[in-house]
Amino acid sequence: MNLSAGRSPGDTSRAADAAVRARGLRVVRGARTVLDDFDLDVRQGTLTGLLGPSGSGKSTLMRAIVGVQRVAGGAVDVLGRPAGAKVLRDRVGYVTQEPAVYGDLTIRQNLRYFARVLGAPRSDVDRVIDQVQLGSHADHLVSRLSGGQRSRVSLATALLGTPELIVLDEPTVGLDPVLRVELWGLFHRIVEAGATLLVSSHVMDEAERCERLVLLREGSLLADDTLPNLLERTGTGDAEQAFLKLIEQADNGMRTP
Ligand SMILES: Nc1ncnc2c1ncn2[C@@H]1O[C@H](COP(=O)(O)OP(=O)(O)OP(=O)(O)O)[C@@H](O)[C@H]1O
Repeated sequence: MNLSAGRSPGDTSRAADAAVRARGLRVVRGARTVLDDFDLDVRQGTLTGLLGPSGSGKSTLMRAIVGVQRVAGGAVDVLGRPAGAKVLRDRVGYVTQEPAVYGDLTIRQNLRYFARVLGAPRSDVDRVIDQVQLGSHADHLVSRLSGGQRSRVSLATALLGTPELIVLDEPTVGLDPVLRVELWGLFHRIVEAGATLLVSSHVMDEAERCERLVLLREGSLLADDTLPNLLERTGTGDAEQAFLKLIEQADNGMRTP
């Protein structure tokens, strides 16, 4: 896997200041080009929402950022290093859409196991359990937990080792509104503690919880801005309307000779 193909020697922008920096990224999955000539910058210390409809390429982009996606061209740097570099292993946390914890182990057993795999200190286990507010359930089997609690266990695994960048793929999908609000509160606390968080969602009303929004549509970057700026630019009142307006503007732009 070569994530650094196509890097221009004359490219002197400050990669080290960015949590994520993609240039000319191209990803082909099956017969489909999912991302093509895609650029992205995510500043360190921000809570960035990656929003877009189902199939727009959010998971693919996240996979490229954490270094598990074969790329056909371009470069992705994470914390100043090529995505997937060995030195990033304990500096980047990633939670996929599918729950990645064992149902037949307790929360504490799961986290001890993942701490060992990741080489994180054993003392991290209690810290991350407290961080996701599951202390009173630490010795419960994961299979007996609610969906929201299970999501928090997955999130806890990504917090082991105190990663600087945490990438969460649709962490709130299927959760009720109360749990969603709770999780977003937790995300903000993680960022306040110094991490950079990239969170994907296809629920537009989650946009207002993000400091910065990256809007994707069919593998293209539609916008990378704050919600207030997007509302002002599009003359709309909410993220969904702004997104629709941006699509309209992009389509009109494409039709203009
Ligand atoms: N393993 C695969 N093989 C071939 N094509 C794939 C594969 N995984 C995803 N795709 C295609 O890549 C495109 C982008 O998928 P991706 O999962 O990145 O989108 P997404 O925005 O994360 O969607 P969702 O919100 O539904 O998770 C889709 O057209 C999808 O069909």
